[in-house]
Amino acid sequence: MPSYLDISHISMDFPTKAGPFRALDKVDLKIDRGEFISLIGHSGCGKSTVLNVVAGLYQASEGAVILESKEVNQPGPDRAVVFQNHSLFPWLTVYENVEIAVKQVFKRSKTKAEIRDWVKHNLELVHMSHALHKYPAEISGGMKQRVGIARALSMEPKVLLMDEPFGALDALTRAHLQDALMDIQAELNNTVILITHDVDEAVLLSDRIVMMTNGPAATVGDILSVDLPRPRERLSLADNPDYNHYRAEVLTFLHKKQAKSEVPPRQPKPTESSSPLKKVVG
Ligand SMILES: Nc1ncnc2c1ncn2[C@@H]1O[C@H](COP(=O)(O)OP(=O)(O)OP(=O)(O)O)[C@@H](O)[C@H]1O
Repeated sequence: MPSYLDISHISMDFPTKAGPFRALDKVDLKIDRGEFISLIGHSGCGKSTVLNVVAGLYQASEGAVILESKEVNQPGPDRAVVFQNHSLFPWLTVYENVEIAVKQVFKRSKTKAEIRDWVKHNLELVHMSHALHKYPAEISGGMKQRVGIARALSMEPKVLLMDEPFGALDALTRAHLQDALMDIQAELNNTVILITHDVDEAVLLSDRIVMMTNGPAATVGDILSVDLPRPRERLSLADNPDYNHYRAEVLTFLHKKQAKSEVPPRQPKPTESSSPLKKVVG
């Protein structure tokens, strides 16, 4: 049976002034419906590039992304992206920021009342019902990320793509949002790809952790299945030998097998015209 999401041997060559730069080389990953996958690897190895190809923002040089038997080659609401820095419209309220996405997807299939209920429901999921009429400038960074997650969820995407969604937050807010995400996940069973640099976050949240080799020509180095029962509770996991084993596996991969010193300097970003970035969404 074909997998739900098939990232099939994708390679990515970026045009640069010095010639093509191979960022990814034959990244191959099959993801089941409802799976929570983390991508981890050293800075610059190509995690965002993988995500951008799945989002349809980048076109892979080789290989294909197949979602439910259909090739993906442009952005669409079936793959919602949550970025590290929230991407809310500053002139719209919290409610309106979610409403705009809901209207984009459900304008024809939901009535006005249904749209209103759906917007409110998604903001309830992330505990933001108290701030429906506030503007982004009036809420904290963690709250903005919650709204971004609500907006992504409200589109009922087939795949939720998260590029270091909690990276800019303090440790406590981050922990709260991780817990919120696990609760939402338990309820909705989304298919999620999360990029993170945080080993604890990866082990806590994931069904599988995909560890990428260093670039250039990065690829999947190892995949770790995290067989910890759910619901997961961060405090009790701290003393759980299995949790610590998974943690150690990822740390060993990152620090021994893929030591940072092996990483060559980053390649320069190309000029806008040569970028494969097709369209910025979110
Ligand atoms: N548009 C581009 N043109 C040229 N090179 C690029 C472009 N985008 C990314 N790269 C290069 O491709 C490689 C992978 O970049 P990418 O941003 O995917 O890494 P990453 O693992 O997400 O990094 P980080 O963890 O620091 O966010 C890097 O060497 C980067 O410099």
